Amino acid sequence: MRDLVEESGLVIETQGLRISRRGQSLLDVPYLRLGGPGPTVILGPNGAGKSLLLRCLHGLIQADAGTVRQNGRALDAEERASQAMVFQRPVMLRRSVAGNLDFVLRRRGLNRAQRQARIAALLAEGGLPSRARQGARSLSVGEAQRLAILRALATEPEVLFLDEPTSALDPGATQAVESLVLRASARGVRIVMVTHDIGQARRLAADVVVMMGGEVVEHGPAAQVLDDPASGAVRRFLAGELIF
Ligand SMILES: Nc1ncnc2c1ncn2[C@@H]1O[C@H](COP(=O)(O)OP(=O)(O)OP(=O)(O)O)[C@@H](O)[C@H]1O
Repeated sequence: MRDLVEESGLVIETQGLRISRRGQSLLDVPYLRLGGPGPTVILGPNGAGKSLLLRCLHGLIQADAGTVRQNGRALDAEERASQAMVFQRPVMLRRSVAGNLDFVLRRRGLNRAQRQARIAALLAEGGLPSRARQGARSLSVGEAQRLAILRALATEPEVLFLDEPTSALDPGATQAVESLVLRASARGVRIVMVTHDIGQARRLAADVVVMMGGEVVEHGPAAQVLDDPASGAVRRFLAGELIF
């Protein structure tokens, strides 16, 4: 079991996060600290607030109240530049596969030779070398998701947020994405991933955050949360009961 005590360095901490709309609470997380070395998986049923929390952690949306800090610093432009995010349905630029990666690398100021070397390495990493010249929008959904992750990794992020990246994928394509994510994690990229796939949480997570009704109902080492949850509602969710 990977343990939360084994800190890797990067810590994301939130305090008093709250979002409500039309009098309804959508997110209410008094405190959360993500600091372990391996992937954090945020699990929960539809509408639990997983995406809202992820977007707050990435600074894409501003909560009505509360703070997000990374290594003790507020999420300013510099901290945000150390983060990348991959969405459930990534949008590809109307360019080739290599062109999508080149776009990111050019913005990072790499020269032509550096970009070519990095593109080749990234395509090899994602199992896409044969697709380099293909239009990115003609990729299969599984290939497109791998490219989206490679494009995020091209920014050399310290933190990679993934919002249900495999929800539209079959088992083979899911496995390809999961191994890409695990390799990035092993190289030190801090992974925070939303899923409602409990099997995926078992395969990937070092620690698991379970959300329901906009609240974090449980957070701890994966084995503890998945095999011996403290909350009855989490136990029922993990047992496959329909939770509303
Ligand atoms: N901009 C918004 N305005 C009003 N309600 C919103 C807004 N964004 C999200 N919500 C609501 O907040 C709740 C949480 O949404 P969120 O997308 O975070 O859930 P989720 O756990 O990621 O669910 P799913 O697994 O279905 O993606 C939902 O009820 C959603 O309708």
